[in-house]
Amino acid sequence: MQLIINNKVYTDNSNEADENSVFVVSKQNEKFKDSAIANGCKEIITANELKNHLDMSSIKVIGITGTNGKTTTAAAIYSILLDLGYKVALQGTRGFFINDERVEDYSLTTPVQLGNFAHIQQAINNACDFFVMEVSSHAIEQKRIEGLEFALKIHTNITRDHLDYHKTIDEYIRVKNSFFEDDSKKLINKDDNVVKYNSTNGFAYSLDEPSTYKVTAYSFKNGTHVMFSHFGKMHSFSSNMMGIFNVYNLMAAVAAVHITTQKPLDEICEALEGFAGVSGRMETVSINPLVIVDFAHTPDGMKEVLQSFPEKEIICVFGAGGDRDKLKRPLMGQIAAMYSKYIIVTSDNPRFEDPDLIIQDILAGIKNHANVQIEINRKEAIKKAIAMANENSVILVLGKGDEATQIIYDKKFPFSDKEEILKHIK
Ligand SMILES: CC(=O)N[C@H]1[C@@H](OP(=O)(O)OP(=O)(O)OC[C@H]2O[C@@H](n3ccc(=O)[nH]c3=O)[C@H](O)[C@@H]2O)O[C@H](CO)[C@@H](O)[C@@H]1O[C@H](C)C(=O)N[C@@H](C)C(=O)N[C@H](CCC(=O)O)C(=O)O
Ligand SMILES: Nc1ncnc2c1ncn2[C@@H]1O[C@H](COP(=O)(O)OP(=O)(O)OP(=O)(O)O)[C@@H](O)[C@H]1O
Ligand SMILES: N[C@H](CCC[C@H](N)C(=O)O)C(=O)O
Ligand SMILES: [Mg+2]
Repeated sequence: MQLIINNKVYTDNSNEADENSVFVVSKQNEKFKDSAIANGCKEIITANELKNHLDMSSIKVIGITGTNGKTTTAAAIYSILLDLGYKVALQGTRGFFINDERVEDYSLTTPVQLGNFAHIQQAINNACDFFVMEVSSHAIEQKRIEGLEFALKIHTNITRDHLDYHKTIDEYIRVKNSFFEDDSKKLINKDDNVVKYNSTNGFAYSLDEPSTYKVTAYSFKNGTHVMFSHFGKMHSFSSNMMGIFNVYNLMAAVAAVHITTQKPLDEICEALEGFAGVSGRMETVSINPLVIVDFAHTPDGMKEVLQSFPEKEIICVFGAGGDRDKLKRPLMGQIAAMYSKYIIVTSDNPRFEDPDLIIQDILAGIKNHANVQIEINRKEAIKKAIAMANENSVILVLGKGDEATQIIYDKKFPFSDKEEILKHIK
């Protein structure tokens, strides 16, 4: 990866390093430092020193981490700030955006360090006031965010994900909590009892525990309506987004904008009304039959979505990604069986794993297979779900959200849950 600052080339790859470039030594590439020197590189800085080479004083960086809710909360913050008239950049799972323009398609939820600095530089060049970014657990562990000063760090929740990479849940939690160790301003979900954080400059939001931004009531009649108190004063906001988990995401977004702009809360709540949600996150693709696409691909994410339709007969279509955490698969099966009337287990992104074996891992968590179908072809699985729906059904197609491909081995085949659904809606 290369970055040009004041006509000087900065690289994190020894193969690109030479007498004219600066080699930025990170946790990821320190083993290649000698080969950079062997290639003639004379100027070597540490990843943490990079911040002294790019003036970032004109932009406020807001970082969001957590197992689920990062993309949704980041998008809500981005939408509110834009509505309030600020210039904003958004970086995350769905790509890189500047002031409502998609500048780059999906790459990594959190790019490597030089990638983050390149995007921040681009945002500064576009006079952005804010840089809103998702911070993945991989990024924290690999120190991709080294050198970034955060105006606010936000915690959504910590449950489980990426255990294929972090190996144990304790390590995963340790990595996530390490993001909140310093004195930066931070906004913590007080209802999450796993998170540990440095309380200096700490703010909190919650539905149950006492907190700075405390939801006092909410209703889902004709949309979502939320009342919350802030130092005893009552405020409210509404949204067309569904689910209690989105009450958390939206409360976090309102609180984050308040902390970083000091704008009146009622003005921020009004701006939130313009947020239409994130494609592939609780997205209603068809009303009759009711078909919803969602990105839930962890046990907790699935539970939150499945719990949102108590009065419907759920037909749940889902699989699990290959080359990802295997232990979550039976837990996903167990949770789907707890809430669904019918289940169709199918493929997600198998990558280099055998899709049949992934499905077996999921089935291992389901005791009663009476209402369970196996359909390895995701297109067929969606078609079958639509054919079996009635007016009391809700079809939940989970795990891929707005992904535009299905990854088989290392090939990306065009595939969209939404397009497959619309093919079969009369
Ligand atoms: C599993 C994983 O995270 N791998 C990351 C890791 O790969 P790696 O350790 O093999 O890296 P590498 O190719 O050896 O390079 C390491 C460093 O050495 C340097 N290098 C390398 C070779 C050399 O000869 N000289 C040299 O200097 C490279 O420039 C780089 O700086 O380091 C690379 C560079 O820093 C990352 O690009 C790569 O992310 C890969 C592409 C990836 O797919 N990561 C996924 C799993 C990921 O990060 N996902 C998260 C969460 C997704 C989500 O839940 O939404 C994300 O943030 O997207
Ligand atoms: N606050 C939340 N708590 C639990 N589940 C949530 C929450 N917000 C969203 N979800 C569920 O998790 C899924 C992923 O949401 P989102 O894409 O916002 O999370 P993310 O943290 O960006 O995920 P990833 O790390 O995979 O990019 C949603 O589709 C929904 O099912
Ligand atoms: N972008 C994330 C989530 C992918 C979710 C699911 N579609 C899968 O393939 O596991 C990742 O690469 O882990
Ligand atoms: Mg995301």
